[in-house]
Amino acid sequence: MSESFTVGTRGSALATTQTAWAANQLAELSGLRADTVLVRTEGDVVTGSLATLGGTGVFAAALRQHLLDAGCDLAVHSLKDLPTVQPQGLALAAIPVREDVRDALCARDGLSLAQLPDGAKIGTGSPRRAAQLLAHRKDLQIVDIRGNVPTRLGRVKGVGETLDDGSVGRTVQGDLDAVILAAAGLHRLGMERHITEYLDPAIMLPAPGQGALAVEVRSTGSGAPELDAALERFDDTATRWQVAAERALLNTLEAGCAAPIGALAHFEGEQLVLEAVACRPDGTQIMRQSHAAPVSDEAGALDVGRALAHRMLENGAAVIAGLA
Ligand SMILES: NCc1[nH]cc(CCC(=O)O)c1CC(=O)O
Repeated sequence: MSESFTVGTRGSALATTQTAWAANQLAELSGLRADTVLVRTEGDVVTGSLATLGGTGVFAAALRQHLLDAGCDLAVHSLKDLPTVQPQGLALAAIPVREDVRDALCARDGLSLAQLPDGAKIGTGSPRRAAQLLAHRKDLQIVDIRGNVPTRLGRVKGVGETLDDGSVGRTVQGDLDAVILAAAGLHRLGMERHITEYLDPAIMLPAPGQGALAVEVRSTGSGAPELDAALERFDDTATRWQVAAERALLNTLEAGCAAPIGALAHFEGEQLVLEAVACRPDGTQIMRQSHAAPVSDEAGALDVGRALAHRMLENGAAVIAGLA
């Protein structure tokens, strides 16, 4: 590699959009040309429920193999889809500034969560989102849905009909009152007009790593000093430490990205504050706790995540969340 580098991406609209963004940023920072390489992954093909997939990196595995095989120089992932154990031979070279971390309600007729009628049908394939919604409003009817962001959005009454930009590929007759999606994905896709409420993390804690991207490289480096330097500048330390705490919590709980676990870290001065929730999937039991400590390196952030996880385990989090 000399004048250019290649970036592997999954084929979904969200993946190609966020990969193009990261590739352009890295091209600008390095002065090199970026080319993207499309890689078909298992997660794009499987159509079963997310809850039954096990959630151990189905989205990332093929892309990672392609990177290991030197089919590309870099791979861009949604961090929340990556298993918490880093595979041999690969490193997360850059975690850029995080997008909006919140989950978003996309409801018919501009409705907010409080305005949804009794028994409204809400689509989500995420046990974490389902449990926290039910804990807040037990009357809601959760419908297990899957598919990429535009497909899920198209299930909302009155929305599918308006997605005429080709992203759904066909006109959809909406059958749900609302769906819950990550605000970050909707923002990146330019679909924020469908958000009717940003869910307060006090009600809905996001998935560990939500809203963050990870640029992965072979552990031997990218092969170009300009690109290695660009990756270092693209990395955001605050984001890296926040997601380190969230993912250490998930790892210590021995849970995956499909577990009913939410976590969100933020800085208050030097203090890294981590909030986490472990839910019974039906929302009838919710354990929500927080832990804060001053943090000045990544090891300190990992400690915050582990400490909170250990306390939650002592209090029965594994049983509540069905991890035991
Ligand atoms: N599991 C799919 C996935 N992976 C990342 C995002 C959104 C973007 C992000 O959280 O960074 C989504 C869609 C969603 O949850 O709505």
